[in-house]
Amino acid sequence: MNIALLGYGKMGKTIEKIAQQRGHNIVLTVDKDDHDYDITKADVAIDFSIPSVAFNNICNCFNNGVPVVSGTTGWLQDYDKALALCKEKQGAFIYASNFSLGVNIFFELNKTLARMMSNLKQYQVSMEEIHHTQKLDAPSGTAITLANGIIAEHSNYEHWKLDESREHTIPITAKRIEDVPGTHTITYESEVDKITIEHHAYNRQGFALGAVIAAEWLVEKTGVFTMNDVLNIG
Ligand SMILES: NC(=O)C1=CN([C@@H]2O[C@H](COP(=O)(O)OP(=O)(O)OC[C@H]3O[C@@H](n4cnc5c(N)ncnc54)[C@H](O)[C@@H]3O)[C@@H](O)[C@H]2O)C=CC1
Ligand SMILES: O=C(O)C1=N[C@H](C(=O)O)C[C@H](O)C1
Repeated sequence: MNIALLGYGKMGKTIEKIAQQRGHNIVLTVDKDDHDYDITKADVAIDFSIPSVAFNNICNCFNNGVPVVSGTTGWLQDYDKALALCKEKQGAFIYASNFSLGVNIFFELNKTLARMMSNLKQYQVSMEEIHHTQKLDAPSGTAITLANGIIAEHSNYEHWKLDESREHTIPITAKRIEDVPGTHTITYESEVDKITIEHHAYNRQGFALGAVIAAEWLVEKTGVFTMNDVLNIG
């Protein structure tokens, strides 16, 4: 498979290694100073760039008939517009706030736990995410997906909010510590005990492998998909 990497930073470089190990060719790498490039030489594009450019990168793929996998977080205000263009151009698209197998299992565990806790009003939920200091967005995309999972399953929660505790609101704390690839912790606390579930990434390889597997899965398809489709879970 011929792959274009849109964003050649920490994730782009990790994806390159894993894609090559799986027998793929990186035919194009695009970073901040690359403007004139031919995306059509790729069978599929993988976007791990920055929040302010991801939507344009994705639209460029749809406009040129190239399937696209995006892991960039912090651009979801434009997600519905991306879906509309994908439909209009009969494109192929997968976005995931987190491509790792472990986190996608954690997403399901989170929803199951929220469903079980829904009638137990003595427990208050809170969330913490920890990432490296170069991260541009907060809270993380993964934390937002987790919060939306709780909101969908728990009758007491309707919103999430960074650094703020309010009624019917999940408080999220975002910490930035050098070199942390990504840790997400959900806690339900009562006056007598607490229940905690946590996903701790040791490095970026799980995210990168998931993105390459998603690209392999997407390449001959048309439509909008999620990692639940790719991994057949959920
Ligand atoms: N969904 C997932 O599984 C994961 C998502 N991420 C997300 O992926 C994104 C990238 O993460 P990292 O690689 O760690 O960041 P990074 O900062 O190391 O890399 C981003 C790269 O994008 C480049 N860039 C800037 N403008 C560009 C443009 N117009 N076109 C293409 N590239 C451009 C930057 O120069 C930089 O090299 C972030 O939004 C992060 O939150 C990160 C890890 C896993
Ligand atoms: O910026 C990162 O590094 C990560 N970003 C994603 C997010 O915002 O959830 C996924 C992962 O946690 C690493």
